[in-house]
Amino acid sequence: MSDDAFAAATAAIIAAGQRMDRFGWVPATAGNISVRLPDDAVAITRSGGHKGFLDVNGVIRVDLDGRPLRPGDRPSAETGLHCGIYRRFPDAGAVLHGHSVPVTHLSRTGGDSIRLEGYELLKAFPGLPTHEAAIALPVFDNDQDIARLQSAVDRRWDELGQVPPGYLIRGHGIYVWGADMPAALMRLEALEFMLACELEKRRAA
Ligand SMILES: CSCCC(=O)C(=O)COP(=O)(O)O
Ligand SMILES: [Zn+2]
Repeated sequence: MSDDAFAAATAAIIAAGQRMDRFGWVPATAGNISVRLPDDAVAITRSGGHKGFLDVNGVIRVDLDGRPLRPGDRPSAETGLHCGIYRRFPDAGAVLHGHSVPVTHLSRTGGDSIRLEGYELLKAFPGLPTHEAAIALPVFDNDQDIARLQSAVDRRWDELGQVPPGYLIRGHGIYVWGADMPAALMRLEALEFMLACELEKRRAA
């Protein structure tokens, strides 16, 4: 496996963690970040560290089933959700998970999806040429059993005709992915902006 690809992925993950931290999306040790590597491998954050202060030792390699390539390494506790995205979406090159205030609050207000409509920023997503479009972000009940949670996510993808740009886990956080790290960050920023607006709207109502 190419060390260059792993080094580039590690640099992208460290920079993404710093950016997410600047926005307050990875408090304490929350969040995790990954990049797809050649040969069915994934570079992912180690479990338990602060994602705003990552260094090269904070990123390790796993296979597409989430098994560490180096025995003894402890990848993110949510590695199974990252691998689920890479297995389901061959175009996914990077995955981001954060715990922002809007995501955490809105995901707790009930319902199995959050509708976003009328936002100019919807045009940030492929296939949405106008602000008149709408998306429904799925919300899954939180589960400490990550394999069971991933099964619930897979079941929803099987039911849905069109896959949304991300999903929420109730009282927990958000998952987004993109073709590469810039694309994943752009999706996350667009969703976080619109969810922050939704939170303001509900506060004002
Ligand atoms: C203190 S956050 C609880 C775990 C979590 O939800 C998370 O995103 C971070 O877990 P990791 O194992 O990836 O550090
Ligand atoms: Zn989490």
